[in-house]
Amino acid sequence: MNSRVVAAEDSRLASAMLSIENLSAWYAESRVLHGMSFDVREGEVLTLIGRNGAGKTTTLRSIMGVVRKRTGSIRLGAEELIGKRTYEIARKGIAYCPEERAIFASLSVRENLLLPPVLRSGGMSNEGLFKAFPNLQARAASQGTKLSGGEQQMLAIARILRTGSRLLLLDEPSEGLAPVVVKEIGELILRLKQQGFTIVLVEQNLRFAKKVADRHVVVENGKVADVLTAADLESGMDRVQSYLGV
Ligand SMILES: Nc1ncnc2c1ncn2[C@@H]1O[C@H](COP(=O)(O)OP(=O)(O)OP(=O)(O)O)[C@@H](O)[C@H]1O
Repeated sequence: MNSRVVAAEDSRLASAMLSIENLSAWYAESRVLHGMSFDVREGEVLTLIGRNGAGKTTTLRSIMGVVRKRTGSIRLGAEELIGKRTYEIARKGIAYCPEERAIFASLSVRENLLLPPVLRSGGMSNEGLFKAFPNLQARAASQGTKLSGGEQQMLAIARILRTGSRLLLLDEPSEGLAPVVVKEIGELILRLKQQGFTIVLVEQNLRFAKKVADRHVVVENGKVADVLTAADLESGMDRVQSYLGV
């Protein structure tokens, strides 16, 4: 390798917060990821886009150790996460917000917020959270199920900010929400980025993805088919839409 290539590779690794190499994952005997490789840079918003069933959710679940049967490498900084359990991975500062949002129906907004343990220093205080999410403060005593879809999504994101995690994995935060609420979620994601969070999000809504993300990883049949910067996406919508079959 010439020195320029080595330098480029070094700088790629230096800036990578999370490095995924040759990741494969299985549900029982069914192999769903087939050697995924990509990295996530500190402070960026990165989307995983692709058709239904491509393996986007499984990628987040594999990073988090929710899918246990996985091979390859997932490194957070220098530390290997393959083989670690979900609670160990959470303690390293990665938080996961699943697509179904997992709001506890019988608990109030305040109780839902207090549920996850504080795992590291630097998480938002309860007061800080209510300040950042005034809508949730207004609904603090409401039951989880009485919230609108948008409020539930806000609550699901707010809840993980208490933990002190700096890397947030968000599964389709815009799904099923009205355009005005999708806009609010987008603004929230950009605020979190400004605050220094690193965010990986699964997203089907390309318009939304385009507004919030620095880079896009296209997932196809459990592999990375392409990686596009925000500028590539701007100029190459046709290319991306052909991946998505839209
Ligand atoms: N718990 C499970 N057990 C077995 N197979 C699963 C399970 N969850 C997902 N799969 C399969 O794994 C493949 C990848 O699913 P995954 O949810 O990761 O896709 P996705 O890209 O997130 O798509 P979608 O947007 O439709 O959720 C699909 O073929 C799906 O049917």
